[in-house]
Amino acid sequence: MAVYTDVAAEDLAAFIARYDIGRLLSYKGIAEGVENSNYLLHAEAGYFILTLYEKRVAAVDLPFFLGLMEHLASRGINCPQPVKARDGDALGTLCGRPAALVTFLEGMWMRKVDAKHCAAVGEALAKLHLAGSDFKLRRANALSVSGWRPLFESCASRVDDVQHSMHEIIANELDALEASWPRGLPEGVIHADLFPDNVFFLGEKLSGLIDFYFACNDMLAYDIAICLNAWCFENDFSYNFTKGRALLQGYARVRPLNDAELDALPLLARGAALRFLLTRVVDWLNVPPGALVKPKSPQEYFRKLRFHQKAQSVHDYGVEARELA
Ligand SMILES: Nc1ncnc2c1ncn2[C@@H]1O[C@H](COP(=O)(O)OP(=O)(O)OP(=O)(O)O)[C@@H](O)[C@H]1O
Ligand SMILES: N[C@@H](CCO)C(=O)O
Repeated sequence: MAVYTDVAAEDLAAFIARYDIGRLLSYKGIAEGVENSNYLLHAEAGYFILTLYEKRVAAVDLPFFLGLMEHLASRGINCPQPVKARDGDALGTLCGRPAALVTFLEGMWMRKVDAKHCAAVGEALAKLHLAGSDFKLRRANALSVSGWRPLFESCASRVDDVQHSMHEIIANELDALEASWPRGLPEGVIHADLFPDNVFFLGEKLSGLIDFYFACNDMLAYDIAICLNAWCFENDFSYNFTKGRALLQGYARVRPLNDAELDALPLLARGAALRFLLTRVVDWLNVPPGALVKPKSPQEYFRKLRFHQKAQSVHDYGVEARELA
């Protein structure tokens, strides 16, 4: 999260007067993250997270996100819960933005990831996929293959300012992925942004998942590809086979993969790398003046994309297909 919208204390006090959480005692902006404005609130009833939805979150999608968090919790997934105002509404408006309060989740995200964390994430992702299978609302993935070209076109003239030759490599990759993007794989609700900063641990135990604001319906294996990108590379951008194997095996212990999913994994990983490369390039080139946000590195995802372009099969991710089926 980040802070794009400054909230004055009197506006916030008026906003929370609609809820049964007592008076506001204190609040502060959370500098982490890049998508929405987030505040940690201390009210008489305890701690809460206030989110003001910014640029990439459409108000029309909020019932999907908030409903999903409730649905997943009812199926045993530990995630923040929307707090309802006295009129029963979980969604309000603050400083002209859609806004919601969610419960505070105990735990810390792992700054230093090891293979045990990766195994736990793989397992949690598979459980999330199973728990989401009977969620009734639907939301298409706006950041899947058909969304990438418009993103690229919005920044194409300046892409080479980020890194030399990036324009040509992204253009070629886009052509290749549009022509060969997998179809017909098992689909369901995916998290679509399950990065280390969205997974909390208490000690060594995974304690909960946050940030469902990219969740949507898409191929389940695409979510695995996102996690491989986010969890299994080192700071020097080299792929860590031990972590990759742990994550994939952790997932498959809960939900085994079918042959088509296994075959598609390298392509899905390329797509996932391109998706985050593109949003990071756009964000890098368009930091709003005065915003409390640190844009994330596009180069990181450029390097990851180059790795996946060389991969031929799951073997190149440190595991054999038979171990995941
Ligand atoms: N329900 C919660 N309970 C406790 N802490 C939270 C909660 N929601 C958010 N946070 C804190 O705020 C930080 C940023 O939240 P989040 O990742 O949702 O923001 P974002 O802007 O959507 O970020 P991202 O860049 O991951 O998309 C988290 O790393 C965590 O420290
Ligand atoms: N998790 C994303 C930011 C939120 O979309 C990234 O690391 O680029």
